[in-house]
Amino acid sequence: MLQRPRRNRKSEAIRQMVQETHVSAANLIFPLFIIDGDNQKTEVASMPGIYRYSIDNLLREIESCLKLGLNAFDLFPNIDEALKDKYATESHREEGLYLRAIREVKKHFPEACVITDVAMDPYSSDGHDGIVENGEILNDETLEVLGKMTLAQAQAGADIIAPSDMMDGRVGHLRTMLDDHGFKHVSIMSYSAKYASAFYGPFRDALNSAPKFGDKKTYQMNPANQQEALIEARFDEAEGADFLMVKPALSYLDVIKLVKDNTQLPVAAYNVSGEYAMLKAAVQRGWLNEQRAVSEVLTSIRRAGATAILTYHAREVLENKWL
Ligand SMILES: NCC(=O)CCC(=O)O
Ligand SMILES: [Mg+2]
Repeated sequence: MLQRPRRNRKSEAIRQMVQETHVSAANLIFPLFIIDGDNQKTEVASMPGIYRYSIDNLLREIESCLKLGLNAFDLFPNIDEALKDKYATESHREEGLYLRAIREVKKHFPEACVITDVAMDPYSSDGHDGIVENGEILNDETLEVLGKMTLAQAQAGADIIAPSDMMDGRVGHLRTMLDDHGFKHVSIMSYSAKYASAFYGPFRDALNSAPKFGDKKTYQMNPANQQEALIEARFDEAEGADFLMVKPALSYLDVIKLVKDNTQLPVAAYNVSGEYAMLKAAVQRGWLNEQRAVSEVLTSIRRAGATAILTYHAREVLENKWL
C-alpha cells in the first residue's frame, strides 16, 4: 500500500498539525436575554445554564465574558405582555428596556461588540415579525417599524444591527435609513436564510414571544429549500449586508456551505436554542460527553463555512477551555 492516510493520525502532534478547522473565542457570539427589574437572573427552563438578566446583572455577565475573551454579544429582550401592541411601538421607545440595556452596555464596555435584534416579535401583541392585518403579514408597512427600531438601536450604540424578520427588502431599507441618519459605520448582519424551524421553541419560551396564531411560514423559509437560500443571500448582499446568516445551523450545514461558496462576505450561523436544548438534555441524562459533543458541534459549523457562530455554548466552552 502506497497510501496510508492513518499515518497522519498516528500522534496527537501530527493530528494537530494537519487539523483543517479551528474554533476560537473570536468566532463566537453569545446571545443574551434581558428582563426588566433589579438583580434578576432567571433560568430558561428549556435551556439549562441560560438565564434572563436584568440590566445590572447583564453588565456583570458581560464583564465576566470579556475576561474570557468573549467579545461579541447578541441581545434579546423579554418584554412585559402589557407593553406589547400591534405595531411594536415599545421597540423604539427611548426609555424601553432594550434601548436602556444597549446604552448601559456600551457605556460600561465600549470595547464590547454589541449586536442588536431587529424584529417585531418580542414587542408584538400578535407575536409575529410583521404588522398583521386580517391574518396577513404586511411586508412594506413592517419595514417602517423596522426602520424606527434600527435607528433607535444605532442611536443607543449598536455596533451591528441584525434584522431577523425575513421581510423582503429590509436590508436595503435599513442600510439607507442608517446612512441617511449618520450611521454609516453601523454594520448589518442579515438573517438571510432563516428557516421556519421547530428548533426555535426554547427561545420563544425565553422571551415569551411565540406567535399568538398561525406560524411563520409566509416569511421564514421552507426547510426543504436550498437554492432559495442563494436568492435571499444574493439580494441581501446587493442591498448592503456586511454578514449573511444561516439559521438554524446543525440541520442546515449544507446551506451554510452553499452560501459560503457563493459569497465573499463572512457567513454567520446561529446554533439555535433547540439545538442547545437537545444537547443539554442528553448531557444531563449522561447520554453524551458534553465537552466532546459541544466541540464537535462548533467545529462542524466552522467546517461548513461559518466565520462567526452565534451559540449559547459560547461562555461555557471558554470557561471550561473546551476548544
Ligand atoms: N431572532 C432570534 C431567534 O429567533 C433565535 C432562535 C433560537 O435561538 O432558537
Ligand atoms: Mg430576504
